[in-house]
Amino acid sequence: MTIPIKTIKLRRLKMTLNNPFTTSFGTIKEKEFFITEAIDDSGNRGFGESVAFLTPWYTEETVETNHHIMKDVLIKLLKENAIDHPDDVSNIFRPVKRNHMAKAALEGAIWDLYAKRENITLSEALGGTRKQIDVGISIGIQPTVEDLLEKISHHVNQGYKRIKMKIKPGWDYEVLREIRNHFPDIPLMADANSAYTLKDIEQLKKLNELNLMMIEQPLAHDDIIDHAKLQAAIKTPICLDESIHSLEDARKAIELKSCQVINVKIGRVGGLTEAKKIHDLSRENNIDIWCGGMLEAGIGRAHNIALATLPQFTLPGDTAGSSLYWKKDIIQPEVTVHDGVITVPDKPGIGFEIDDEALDAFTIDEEVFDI
Ligand SMILES: O=C(O)CCC(=O)c1ccccc1C(=O)O
Ligand SMILES: [Mg+2]
Repeated sequence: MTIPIKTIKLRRLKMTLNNPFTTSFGTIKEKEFFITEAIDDSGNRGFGESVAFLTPWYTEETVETNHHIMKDVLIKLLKENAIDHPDDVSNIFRPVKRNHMAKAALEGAIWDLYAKRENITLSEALGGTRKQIDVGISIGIQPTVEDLLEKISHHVNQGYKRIKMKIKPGWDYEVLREIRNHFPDIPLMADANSAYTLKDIEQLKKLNELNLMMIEQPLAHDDIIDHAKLQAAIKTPICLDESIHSLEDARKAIELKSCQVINVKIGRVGGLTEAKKIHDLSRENNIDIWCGGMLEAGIGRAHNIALATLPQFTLPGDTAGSSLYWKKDIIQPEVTVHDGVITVPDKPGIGFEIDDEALDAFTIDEEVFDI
């Protein structure tokens, strides 16, 4: 049966992070993003969240390109095509090249609406099985090693299941070795956000002795060839983030042995349907996967939780508790983590209520489209 979508709403929100987040590519203090809403003829509301940043540092997409592509391209396709199941959306969007975060933001609202209409959780709609998910935390580059040590010990005490720290040339081996000396047994990994090239191979080999769970995206954002060469030369498992935009990218990276682990981000791969396909391929090939994060507000966080209930999400993801990012989140209750575990909500759809008052307070622009 066709999902009778009547209206799509785009709200542009502006929220300030509790702490600026620094990676090898720059610092993020403030987030602007879109909350998408798909409303059916009975008034059921499905929600999605766009994850691009204001500058194209992580991938080429930005808040502005997300807006343009949703408003001028994708919403028109939703008007012209009937949707029986949320898996149809990625096919309807297929003629549009890339712009994965824009596609995922709209597809996500339709997945939530679908699950609510079926009276099932988004996790169930996706084929998820876990009732609880393990999570870790991603810590940005800090002003000093002491600051980093303090942060890590705080989060280890909170029970987070894995510590990821950002690295770049000049903030890598020595800092990681110091962390390892203080915390000999914690599950520890490093994310370089493409800060290295094969010329740095000797420096990257030094990490072998630190018993890291993995190194995330050491080389170029668009590379899988050099990553295969690097993986053959180092012991630390490579996890790809920026390089994987689709099922096809994942297939090629697995075939070339460019990585042993994949960080799956719904926005980067163009939505939940594509994320599920990467999950299934990873399962067939025994590739460990985990759900990445984009400093999301509550709606994006809720989508990540639902995805991470699928069985091949064998490693703790980056979906930390709301209060680490925001003074006030836009969902009720906010996402909380106890001993490194999130209990998956059992209400229909994303399973969290929308805090409409908070949503309004953070909204800086709103547009409504008839479908
Ligand atoms: O806490 C999170 O949401 C993930 C933080 C993170 O590592 C990250 C944040 C912004 C951009 C890219 C990345 C990344 O995973 O590379
Ligand atoms: Mg990353």
